[in-house]
Amino acid sequence: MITIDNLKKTFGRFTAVDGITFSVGPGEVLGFLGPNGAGKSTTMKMISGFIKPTSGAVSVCGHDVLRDPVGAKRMLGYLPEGAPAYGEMTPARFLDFIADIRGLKGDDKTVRIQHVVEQLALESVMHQSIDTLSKGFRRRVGIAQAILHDPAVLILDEPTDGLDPNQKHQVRELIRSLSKEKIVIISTHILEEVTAVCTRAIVIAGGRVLADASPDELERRSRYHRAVTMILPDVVQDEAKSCLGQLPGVAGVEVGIDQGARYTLLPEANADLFPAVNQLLQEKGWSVEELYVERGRLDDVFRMLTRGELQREVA
Ligand SMILES: Nc1ncnc2c1ncn2[C@@H]1O[C@H](COP(=O)(O)OP(=O)(O)OP(=O)(O)O)[C@@H](O)[C@H]1O
Repeated sequence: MITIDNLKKTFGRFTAVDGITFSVGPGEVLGFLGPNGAGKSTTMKMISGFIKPTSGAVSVCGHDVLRDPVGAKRMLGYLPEGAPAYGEMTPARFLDFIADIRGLKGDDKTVRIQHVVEQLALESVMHQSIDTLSKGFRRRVGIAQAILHDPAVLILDEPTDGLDPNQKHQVRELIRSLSKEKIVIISTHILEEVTAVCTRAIVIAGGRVLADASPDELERRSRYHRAVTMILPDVVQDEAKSCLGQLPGVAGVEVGIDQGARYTLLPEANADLFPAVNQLLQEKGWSVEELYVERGRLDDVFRMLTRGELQREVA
């Protein structure tokens, strides 16, 4: 369990983290979301013992980060933003060095290094200096060092930053597989990553928690939750807009350009628009290219939360 209690960090007069409180348990993948400068990296640095909080407390699996820093660090693996490493070293030398620091020895050390090299597909670059590696490989070396000692807690600051789509997919799979018995905290700007790997999301801005919920719950707060979207290729736009807008329960119609026109019907609270839309489409005999009910849009919720348009959940 990680427990964070009223954590604050100021730099001079500037408050980067302003009283954050939450706890995370095994099996949870917590996604930190927030605009640039929200305080995500600063919070992660305090959890991992990289910088000291101005006030507040962090406990990692029962070890207080300030009073028992070695005990806390033993429990966690940390991938800092940008994954700094010793650039002149090769991944082989770097992982050997990290294994020594982590106290791995003998067969155990050899097996763990081999395991992470396979997991992160690093074989082809093991003897090339880290400075000369592509951004994606440097990131993967950073992830490898974070998981080398098989820690109970993983703190990964933007783990998929700089990776190509295949590598992003692989790293998300890896996080999902690791997360079964571990606590994982990741920060990300990529909203699809939250739905892909996180069981829970904390939205922060200005150093404060604005929302703490599962990705599903956040999507439900979007005005697009249960919206009905369709593409009508051959219908006169004014007619479609007018007919769709008059259906019961429709709060608004958004029109976008697609292969024809894409119409999104926003529902009034709790309205189920689908049956009425279906009936209208049949009566009119309009051809339909796509038709679906939306789950909600995380980007919409993120914008509304960070602009203060949705009520904050945490005071
Ligand atoms: N050492 C420091 N000295 C002064 N200000 C700092 C320091 N570290 C961070 N900050 C400031 O604290 C704020 C929060 O920074 P932080 O890196 O935690 O944000 P972030 O949410 O991780 O942003 P990003 O998404 O851009 O990485 C920013 O305004 C940043 O400039």
